[in-house]
Order: sequence, then structure tokens, then C-alpha cells
Amino acid sequence: MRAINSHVVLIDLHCTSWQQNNNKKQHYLNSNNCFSSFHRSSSSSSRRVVHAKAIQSSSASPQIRRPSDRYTIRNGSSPSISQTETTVELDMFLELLPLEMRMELYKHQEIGGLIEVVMDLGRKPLARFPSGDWVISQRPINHTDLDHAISKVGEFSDDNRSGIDSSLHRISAIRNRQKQIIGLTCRVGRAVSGSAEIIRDMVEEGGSILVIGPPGVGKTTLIRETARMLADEFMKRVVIVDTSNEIGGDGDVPHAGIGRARRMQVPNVNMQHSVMIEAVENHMPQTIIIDEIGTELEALAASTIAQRGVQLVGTAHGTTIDSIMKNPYLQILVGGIESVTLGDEEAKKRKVQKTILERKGPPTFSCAVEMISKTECRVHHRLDATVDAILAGRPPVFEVRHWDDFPNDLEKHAPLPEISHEEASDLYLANNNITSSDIEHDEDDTYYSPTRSVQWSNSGSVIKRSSPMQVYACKILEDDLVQVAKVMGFEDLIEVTDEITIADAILASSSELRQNQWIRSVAKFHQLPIFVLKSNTMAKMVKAVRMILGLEPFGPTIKKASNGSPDIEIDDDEPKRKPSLEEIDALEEVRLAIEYIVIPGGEAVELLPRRSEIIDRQLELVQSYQLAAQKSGTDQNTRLQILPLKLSTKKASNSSSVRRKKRSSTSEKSVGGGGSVGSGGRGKGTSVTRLPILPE
Ligand SMILES: Nc1ncnc2c1ncn2[C@@H]1O[C@H](COP(=O)(O)OP(=O)(O)OP(=O)(O)O)[C@@H](O)[C@H]1O
Repeated sequence: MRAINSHVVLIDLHCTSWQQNNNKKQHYLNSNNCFSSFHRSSSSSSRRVVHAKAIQSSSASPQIRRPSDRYTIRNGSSPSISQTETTVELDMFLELLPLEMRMELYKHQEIGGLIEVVMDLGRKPLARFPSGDWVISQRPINHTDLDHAISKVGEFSDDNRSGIDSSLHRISAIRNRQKQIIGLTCRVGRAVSGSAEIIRDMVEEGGSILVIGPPGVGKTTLIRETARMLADEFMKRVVIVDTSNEIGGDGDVPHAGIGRARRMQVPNVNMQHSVMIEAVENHMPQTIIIDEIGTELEALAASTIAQRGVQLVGTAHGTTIDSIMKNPYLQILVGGIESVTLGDEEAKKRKVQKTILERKGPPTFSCAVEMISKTECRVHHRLDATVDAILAGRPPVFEVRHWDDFPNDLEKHAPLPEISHEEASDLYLANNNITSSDIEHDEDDTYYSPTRSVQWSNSGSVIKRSSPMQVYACKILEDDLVQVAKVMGFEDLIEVTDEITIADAILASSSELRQNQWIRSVAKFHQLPIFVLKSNTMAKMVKAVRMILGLEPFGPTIKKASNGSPDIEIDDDEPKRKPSLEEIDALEEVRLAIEYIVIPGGEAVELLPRRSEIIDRQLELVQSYQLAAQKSGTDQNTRLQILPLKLSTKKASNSSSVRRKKRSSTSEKSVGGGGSVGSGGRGKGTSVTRLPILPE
């Protein structure tokens, strides 16, 4: 047994990094391999899925039945766009082709998913589908075919792009040396409703988003829907700088796919950057949408816009952030890179070479999305951290999201309703597949036995779960959490995971949450409760573990975050009145004894003699750690001894009060947890367990 004097010790708990994770997704191709669209009311809270339907052509080739023309297009906030209109858009596209080729194409099962048609002089025309390329006709394309197509589109601008009025299609020309058009790449443009759901949390956060991806991966489609989402659902003033009219479609009236967002056309591709600045200066936007930032001037303009506090959503060609970093013109988007020479000492301290690469300044965009395919992307919530990691040769932290895993249940993204504590708990239970039949009310054994399955509750009821609770620790030292769980005997019931997808709860420090709002978004996205530690003391950790396992009610600890999501704050079980200096000293003595000797070393500690009221306060604190204690000494010289025994409080009925009455002023009595426990004589319904001694 050891006695200690209290003194203040600062415990520095290091942080675990916010690990790479998972995903979420959206669903576009239904089982018939045709496009589905999500129709959303402008209020955004009520959402429903509109399934794709077969539609018969009403115009171009009425005699042709198109069994696979089964796609719909989201209609944004305007309810006026009908499926017939969307069919008309495909018809407009197909009219670029000579009739016999059009008829062939109509017959294709995947016509609804057609991506591009390629017409090169003297070659067979190709149709590109998600499943691959398909030869439309054995007859090679001739000049008449090209002239026919060119006659259906508007003028080609200096970037050799054109469009079809009132549609999102993009027609790109290849010219010979005499500037005559000898090839056409005709891309079907469509507003794919729901395509921005995958980044809704980021859009909502209001940060600037850089979308990176190779050609044709769906960047324009994603930012078009993002523009609509921002304008129609988040009611932002959105201006699209539409260099090739690809986002808002050809013609002076923008396509309904952009919702209420405004669109600025760009007369000449070289003027994109000046139109970007003009947009900020003249039209008071809150968000600027810009497709294909490709030149240094455009990157500089983007950086200027970001500095003026305007949210940016932009795209750039590339496969990864790394490729943007390597592009000298686009580097500025990620903060710029410079080489720094360190002093010998610093280089040694950092264990790096003397000359290293560092980020020059803050990136233009706060987060980034790397589109891997139309159905998968990598989300970098903190672009600065990603860039720093890449420069330091560390793997960046990102989240992989899959559209195809995304539950069709878009309600997940509805704003959280006002909920009571009970409802918050119910939500948590529901998300963890805990049904009411799993709930046992076990009044005789409210304390948790480690040999059981995991339990979770908010009100003392006992809930069984089949696997250990998976906790995602955010800026909480994983080892500390594991250690606390271990000393509490819960090592089989709680696990720390790096995979947020399989997590049941997030345990985060409040400072981390304040700094990184996106954690809340991710939690909301995955519907996980966040248990918030204001400080990383063991007492709070013990309480957090008990709450996560459902052994302690939340009570008034649920606080609404600014975004409406309920955080469960781990409060101290500290006295609410102002404690005296003597009390503070006595409680600190308890804390140090427990955290430095009793729990880690498994040793008993006898505290200094105190007045009985102070000893009662000490006892309360000991109980909050679920430890047993006993009083010793005389009435004038009473002191508390903390035992390395876990307090197990079975229903003590009235026995505690009976024992208190019997307490002798000189004899030793073990006390704790509302009932009395002693290492020698345990009362009925109470027990103590020897704490495991931790490894050094
Ligand atoms: N989520 C999606 N579901 C179905 N089709 C999609 C989706 N996203 C894009 N597409 C289709 O894929 C094709 C290419 O899309 P988009 O033009 O958006 O790609 P991009 O990455 O912007 O290409 P580029 O870089 O060449 O401009 C279009 O025909 C578009 O309709």
C-alpha cells in the first residue's frame, strides 16, 4: 500500500490521426441497366426515388420502338420537365446521326446509358457505352454524314466545342490542317439527379471542393448537380462560369439541370479566368462553379476568388492530388510547393534530408474529391493535410466512397429533426440493429459482466449485441481507451477501429470537433453518435466507455451541435457547488492515486486523513471510477483507502442504508457505489473483482 501527496500533473494525450475510411455512394443503374433519377422536392426534406421507365419516342422516328430508352433526368426545382422532354434531348442527340445509323443505335439495349458517339471520316461510327465501345454500322463515315451532324449543332468555338441548343450535349470537332472538320466526338450530356449526394456533406459544410478526375469520369455531371443542390436546396447564390456551355447547356436559357443557379457564358476559352473574376465582382455570388481549371491564369483566378471568401467548386483533369501537385500551373490550387533547406539540427530532429519540399500556403480548395470512376471516389476532407502528407512521403488520409453501396434511402441526408434524449438513444439503437426484443430489463444486475455480449442502453436497460462495440477514436489516444476498457474488464466488449464504416460510435475530443467540423458531417453521414470528451482524463474516459456500452444513461449530457446533430458530452462527475481548496486538494489526491497507482499498478492507496464531509466527496469520486474503497481510522482521524477492486453493484436494496447505520467509528468498512462493499465481507448483491494489473 502506498500513500501519496497530491500535486498537479498535466497529462498530455497525443492524438490518433483521423484515419482513412470508407465511403458512401449513390445508385444509378438499376437492375435493367438503365438510369434512375432521384426526384427531389425543393424543400429537400421530402425525397423520393423516381424509378426509370420505358418511354416511347414521340418525335424523330415514331416508327421505331426503343425498348431501352429508359432513362429519366432529374428535374431540379422545376417540376415542368417531363420525361418526354428528356426523351426529346436524346432524340436531339441521335439526330446527329444518319437515319440508318440512328435506327441501329435505337435498338441497342443500353441506349439510355449512351456516353458518346464517335464519327471519324472514313471509319466506322462508334458508340461508347458504360459496358464498352460498340460499332454502330459497318459503313464508314463520309463527308455527308459529318456535314449532316455539323448542321444540327451550333457554331464551334475556339476550343472546337459546340452544343445543341437547350441540351447538355457536347460536340467536339477534330480538324485537319486546313481547319476542315474530319471527326466528331459527340457526348451525351445529362443531368443525373442524386449524383452529388456522395458529397452532400462536403457541400453542406460550405468548404471549397476540388473535383479531380480523368476525362469522361463524370466531373461535369457531378458539379452540375452540385450547383443545383447549392442553389435549390442550400439556397445559395450560385454562379456557374460555363466555358463550353457544358454545365448549363447550349443556348441562352440555361438547362433546368442547374436549378436556380445562374450561368455566365464565356465568349472565348482564354477569357475563362476574367469571367471568373467578373462573376465575383459583378454578381455577388456565394458560390462559383467552374469546370476544367487548366491554365495558370485560371488557377490564379480561382485562388483570388477563394481569398475573397467565395466558395468554389471546380474541376481539374488529373488522376490524383499528386498529379495536380506535379502540374506547375495548377500547383497553386493545392497551396503551391517550395523547397526548404533545413538547418542540421532541424533536419536531424525531423529525421529528414536537409532540403525538403513544403506547402507554400493555404490551398485554394479546402477539400478534394478524386473521382476514380463514375461509381467510386476518394474524399480528402482536408486538402492541406493531404498535400503535407504527400510532401512528407506519408500516405494521405482519405475516405473512399462508393455510389453502388449507397443505400437508396436518401432520407439519411435529411436534416436531423429536433430530437429528445430518448429519441437520440432510440436512433442509435436502431442504427445498431438493436430491437426492443433485444432489450432485457435486469434490475438485479445492472452492472455489466464482461462474459456477456455487449450491451447498450440509455436508461439502465440491458441490451445484447453480438459483437464488440467498435469505437472510432478521434484525437483520443487509442492506447488510453484500450487501457481503460481493459482495467474496467471490458476489453472483449469494446474495440477501437480505424474503419468508420464499421464503427458503432465516435469518441472525439471537443477541441478536435471544434477544429474539424467535417467529423460531424462524417458522423451524420454514417449516423454515428459522437461521444465528446472535453478533456482526456481517465475519469471521463471511464465514463465514456460506460456510456458507449450503455451502462450509464446519457441524462442531460446530450448537446446539440451547431449543425443540429446531438453530441453526447462526457461531463465530469464534479460537484456543482464551488469546492473549497481543501476539497480540491482531496479530490486531486484521489485522482492521482487512482490514475497513477490503483489502476495502472493494481495497488491499494491510503489517502491522507480528512474531515468526514471531504471523505464523502472523495468517496463519490472513487465510485465514479467504479472502484471500491474503505474507511479506516478513528472519528477524529478518518481516512479513505482506495482498493484495486472493481466495484460491482448489484441491486443493493436497502442494505446500504442498513450498513451505514451499523458503521462503527473505529472499525474498517468498505464502501462504494451507493451500496457498501468490502474486500472482506461482501454484502448480498454486491461484489468486488480484483483489477487486472496492467503491464508496465
Ligand atoms: N453518375 C453518372 N451516371 C451516369 N452517367 C454519368 C454519370 N456521370 C457522368 N455520366 C455520363 O458520363 C459522360 C461523361 O460525363 P462528364 O461529361 O460529366 O465527364 P467529365 O469528367 O466532365 O469529362 P471531361 O473531363 O471530358 O469533361 C456523360 O455522358 C455523362 O452523361
